[in-house]
Amino acid sequence: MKIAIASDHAGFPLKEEVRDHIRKLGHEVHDLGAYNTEPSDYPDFAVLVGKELMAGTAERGILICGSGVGVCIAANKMPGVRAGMCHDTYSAHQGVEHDEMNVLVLGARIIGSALAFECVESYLKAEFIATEERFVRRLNKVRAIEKQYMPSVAGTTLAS
Ligand SMILES: O=C(CO)[C@H](O)[C@H](O)[C@H](O)COP(=O)(O)O
Repeated sequence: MKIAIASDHAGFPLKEEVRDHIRKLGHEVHDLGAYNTEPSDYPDFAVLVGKELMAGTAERGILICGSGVGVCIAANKMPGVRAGMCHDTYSAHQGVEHDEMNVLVLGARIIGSALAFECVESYLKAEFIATEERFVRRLNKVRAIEKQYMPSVAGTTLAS
């Protein structure tokens, strides 16, 4: 799978570990920064991952900041991005299965790398259950909110 990953300075150490881990699992990883712990701004990195999803150059995203909150807020401002902060493995797979989450968000100051790896693996193995009418109905309602309240991007969809 093609995965776009990014972090700010606070997420950088965990991002490096997660990136290497998912490469070892055989995924194609696009590392969009940050590339060091120099202070940086989380929205800049959320946008880079969102753009890859919108262009179809990545199928899934992973974003990491200090708590996870900042990048999650920023990423969810982009059309078609469904980012969720998950620090447990149940949420990490259920968010994909029920809600078609396409960006996993982690807080580097909250969890250690071992749990982060397990959350990432649960997320990457999961698939949206499109045969469940209730999940599709709810997802369509989310899309309708996006169209109604982001009128300037109405009609914009993910390429994939
Ligand atoms: O964790 C965050 C808030 O949810 C932000 O995304 C940043 O990572 C955090 O604010 C960085 O904090 P710092 O004091 O500037 O290192």
